[in-house]
Amino acid sequence: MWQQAKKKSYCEVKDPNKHHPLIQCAELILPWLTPEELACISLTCKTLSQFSKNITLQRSSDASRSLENLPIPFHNPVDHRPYAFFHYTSSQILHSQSPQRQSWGSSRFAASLWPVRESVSVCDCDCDCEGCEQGGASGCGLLGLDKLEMGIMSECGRSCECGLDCRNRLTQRGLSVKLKILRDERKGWGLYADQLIRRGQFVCEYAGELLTTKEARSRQQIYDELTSGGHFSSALLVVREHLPSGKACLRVNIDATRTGNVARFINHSCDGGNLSTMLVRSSGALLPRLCFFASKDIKEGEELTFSYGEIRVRSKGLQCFCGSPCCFGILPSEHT
Ligand SMILES: C[S@@+](CC[C@H](N)C(=O)[O-])C[C@H]1O[C@@H](n2cnc3c(N)ncnc32)[C@H](O)[C@@H]1O
Repeated sequence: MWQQAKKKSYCEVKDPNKHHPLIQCAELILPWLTPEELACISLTCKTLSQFSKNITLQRSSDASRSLENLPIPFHNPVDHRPYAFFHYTSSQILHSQSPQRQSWGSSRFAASLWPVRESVSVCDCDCDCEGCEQGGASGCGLLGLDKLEMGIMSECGRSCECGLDCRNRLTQRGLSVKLKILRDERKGWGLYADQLIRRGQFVCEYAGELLTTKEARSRQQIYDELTSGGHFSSALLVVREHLPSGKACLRVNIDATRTGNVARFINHSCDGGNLSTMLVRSSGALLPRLCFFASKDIKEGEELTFSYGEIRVRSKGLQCFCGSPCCFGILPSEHT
């Protein structure tokens, strides 16, 4: 798709306005526009219409805006929507760091230049921290079933001396499996495997804006209203970590609705799906990260799903279309 977009060079378009200063800067400006702004500007002249088409092609070819190791394309066999618009972040960010605008669809395409780091089989770092000695993952870079079931793991981090090649940093090297985003008539966009993924393999982190509970509650109210009007999907996840005392619980609110990563497209399945969630604590980091690992072997083309929870506080919640034999009929919902 990107190749196609490139072939039709901007200069090839015949338009008497093409030397206008605004059009000369279009390649710099247009990638920052929202789809609505792009649609408006594309009505003005042939050249800008062609620019807009090229940007749309690039946006559809990589949801990550080249911020991941691998491009994550959108495919829509259902309707005319070429992609879903949101700002991309590959890691947790503070609410205040969320971009107002983000370039997406510029002529740069860095993803293919970044090497995809395969799982590291030997830890040759000099770090003598406990985590490194025990190793977070097995030699082949897969998590064992015992670890997957625990739902919590620790990794080396900022306060260790090792680097990203340390095998105890399995979730810190970005995407290493091919994924794609597909539109379903009833569930909207969903995340799919674009290659075989082995049980225990790291898939992705749930990245987005870190919110205070107050902000999370106020956003959830807005999202609920928008959702009841239809055509809106929110991706606000509340993670609760029970502390060893058993008396307190650490709450982390991650909102991937406006700014998030590929995990915002993972749909719910009442049978637990094929992904396990793990709370990953890295040494030196205050907050844990939520990461997804394959809980079984996942075939190429299979949808990636997990359970959003067991609680359904809204009896008139959204209808669930997970299709599993134990489907509850409505999606889980909690008091935020
Ligand atoms: C985190 S988003 C997942 C991506 C979403 N499908 C989209 O198009 O952006 C959560 C939303 O997806 C939809 N969804 C997720 N799982 C679903 C399911 N099993 N059945 C129906 N809709 C589902 C609901 O609208 C839900 O609020």
